[in-house]
Amino acid sequence: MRIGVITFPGSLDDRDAQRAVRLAGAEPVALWHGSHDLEGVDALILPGGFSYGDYLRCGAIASLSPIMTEVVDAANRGLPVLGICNGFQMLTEAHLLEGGLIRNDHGSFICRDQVLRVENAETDWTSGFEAGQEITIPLKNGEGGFIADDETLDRLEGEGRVVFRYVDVNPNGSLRDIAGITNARGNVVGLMPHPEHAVEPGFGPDTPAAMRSGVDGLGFFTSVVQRALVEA
Ligand SMILES: NC(=O)CC[C@H](N)C(=O)O
Repeated sequence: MRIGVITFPGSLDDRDAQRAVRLAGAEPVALWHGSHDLEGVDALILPGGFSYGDYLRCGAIASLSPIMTEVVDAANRGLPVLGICNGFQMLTEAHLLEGGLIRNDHGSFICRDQVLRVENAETDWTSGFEAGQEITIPLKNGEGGFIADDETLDRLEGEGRVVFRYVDVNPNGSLRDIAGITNARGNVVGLMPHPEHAVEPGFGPDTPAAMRSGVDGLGFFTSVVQRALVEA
C-alpha cells in the first residue's frame, strides 16, 4: 500500500508521518502542495505543522493549495484521508469536515500527553481500535478548540461521527470534548492530537499508561493498511 504525505510550506511533522507509515508496513510517498498529481496513492495524510506561518487562520491558506483540488475530489470518491492537527484544520477549511478550530480557550500554545477515548472504531483510520478504548498520544497546538453550531454538533454525535473525545481534561475548550471527527462515509478523519508521534516505544508520551505501550498512535496507520489488505 502507498500512502501519500503532503508537504506544505511550514509543515513540520511530514517526516514523522512518513516514518509512521513505514512502521505500519506501507510505503510513504512524499507529495508537494504545489502539484496536481496524487501519484496514484491509496491513502493520504495531511500532516501537522505551521503551514504559511498560521497566517490568517491555521490551515486556511494551505486549504487553497493546488493539490487540495485533487484531495477534495479523491476524498469525495472515498480515498482514506487523515488530517493531523494542522491537517485537521485544513480539512475543515476545505469543508471536507464540518466545524472549525479556534484559538485555545486559555490563549496559549499547549503541549502535553493527552488521553483520548476512541468513540468510533469503524472509520478507515480507527478500525484497529476498540470502541471505548483509551489511548495516549501527544497534543501540541495553538488553535485546537473545536467549534460548530448546536445542530451540527447534535448531528455529528447522532451519526456517530465524533471519533475521539478528550478524557480527564479538556485542553483547549473544544465543544463537547471533541478531539476528532469523521465525514459521513468514514474515510476522512481529522484530529488535533498527533498519532505519528507515538509509534515507537521510547519516543512517545512518557505517562505511565502510555509507557506501557508507547505505540498508541500506530493503530491509525495499521488500521488503514489492514483495511486495504482485507479489501484487496
Ligand atoms: N501541531 C500542529 O500541527 C499545530 C497546528 C497549528 N499551527 C496550531 O498551532 O494550532
